[in-house]
Amino acid sequence: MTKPIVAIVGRPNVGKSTIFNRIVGERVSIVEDVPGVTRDRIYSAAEWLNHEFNMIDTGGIDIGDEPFLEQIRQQAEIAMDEADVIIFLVNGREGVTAADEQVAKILYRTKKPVVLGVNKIDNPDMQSMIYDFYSLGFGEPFPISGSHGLGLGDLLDEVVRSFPDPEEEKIEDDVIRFSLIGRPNVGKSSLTNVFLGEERVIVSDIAGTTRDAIDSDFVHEGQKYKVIDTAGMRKKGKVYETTEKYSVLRALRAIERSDVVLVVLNGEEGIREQDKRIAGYAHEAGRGVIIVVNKWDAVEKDEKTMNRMTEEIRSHFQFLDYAPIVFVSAKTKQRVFGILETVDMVSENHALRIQSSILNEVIEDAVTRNPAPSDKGRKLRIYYMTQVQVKPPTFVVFVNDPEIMHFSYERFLQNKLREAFGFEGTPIRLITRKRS
Ligand SMILES: Nc1nc2c(ncn2[C@@H]2O[C@H](COP(=O)(O)OP(=O)(O)OP(=O)(O)O)[C@@H](O)[C@H]2O)c(=O)[nH]1
Ligand SMILES: Nc1nc2c(ncn2[C@@H]2O[C@H](COP(=O)(O)OP(=O)(O)OP(=O)(O)O)[C@@H](O)[C@H]2O)c(=O)[nH]1
Repeated sequence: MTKPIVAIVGRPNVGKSTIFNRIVGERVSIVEDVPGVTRDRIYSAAEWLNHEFNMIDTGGIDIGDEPFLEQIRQQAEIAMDEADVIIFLVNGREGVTAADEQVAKILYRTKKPVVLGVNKIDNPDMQSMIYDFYSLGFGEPFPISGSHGLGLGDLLDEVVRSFPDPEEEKIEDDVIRFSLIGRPNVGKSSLTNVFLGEERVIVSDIAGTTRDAIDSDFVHEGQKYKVIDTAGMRKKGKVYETTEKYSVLRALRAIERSDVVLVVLNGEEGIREQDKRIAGYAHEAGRGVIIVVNKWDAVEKDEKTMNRMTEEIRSHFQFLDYAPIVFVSAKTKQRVFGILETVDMVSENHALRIQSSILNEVIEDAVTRNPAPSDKGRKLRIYYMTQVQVKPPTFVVFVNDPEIMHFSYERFLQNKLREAFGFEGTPIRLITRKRS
């Protein structure tokens, strides 16, 4: 399930960064085992009353040397495009300013919920200063103080109440959802067009639902697919859409909503640093991953070229050792529909559930043949393993002492799982717990 996204909008100096840090910093618990290194600064995980959400730092998206009002306008646009709930922040000490009214005017166009936060209300005596802000037209203003951490609870209650109903984005079980990500010009749109057919048989523009995404549905050999956030179909032309950060943000959102991600490389140009970063997002998000080498028609080849390219990919993308690699050409359509067979296979593995009894037979056997090495005289005992989740398959292994579970032994167990059950194309996760 995808987490709701919250953005803060407001003119400079009202305290957006302060509030952002408060909200992100006040999360009660950190979700386990989700490496989020590459996500920081764009998405920051937050939590309030058991509701997990992501905060986008629109201020972190560089929109160039635009004049000040233009900057605010674009940040508001990004928020309206990307967020599910917008916090409109104003400065309670200065009253309603012309710039606040400008921001409000932009926000009137959105159908998304806007929660009005009046910041810098540092003590209860100042409460009466919030009434002016009713005139902005966003209902009840919430008095808060970023520097003192006051009033944030009430504001966040309102934010959480405004989250879209998860039922709204219906996930149909029989549809495989995938996205294509990659550097500009690698051929994402061209591949999508091959899938959809020149006529774009069925195009569903689900704008109007709260998520504003553009997805396309198609059927191939009886299987239903949804291409998420179809590349090349978005109206382009806004300044921020050409920025690197924004394209990462878009890719992250597409990944979030996919079961399987196609990481598209340009066979003609080979592997670039940016390719690795992009692939890293898909891996970290725990989605099924397929590496698609496009433009294979344009590559001068002999019988070894494919092997060489495969080796190169394996050495550059070691974290994706589970991902199948396919060589295609959107131009000649060679093997493009073969991608879908691989998508089917990966999607099945991504959702694979292994019975505990079978799982434990495999683990017992592995542990008998290759017992865990002792660590400082302590011996690791593996008691039991159980699968706690799919998409991606996630296993908990119960041991006597998690501290002496070594990385390499974890890796060994993972490899045994892969040997026994396949899991081609999907990451798997292993969590070590003390048996109580
Ligand atoms: N008195 C008071 N000052 C605050 C409060 N919250 C933020 N400030 C101060 O207001 C100033 C601006 O805060 P920021 O969080 O940087 O504001 P911003 O909206 O992110 O500013 P830009 O990055 O310029 O858009 C800083 O000096 C903060 O210390 C508050 O609740 N009360
Ligand atoms: N030779 C060859 N050219 C291709 C192939 N696929 C795409 N191209 C060309 O590569 C260019 C970029 O293709 P797009 O499909 O627009 O690439 P994209 O990844 O969607 O690009 P962005 O929308 O900028 O992210 C176009 O000129 C295509 O005609 C291919 O398989 N072989």
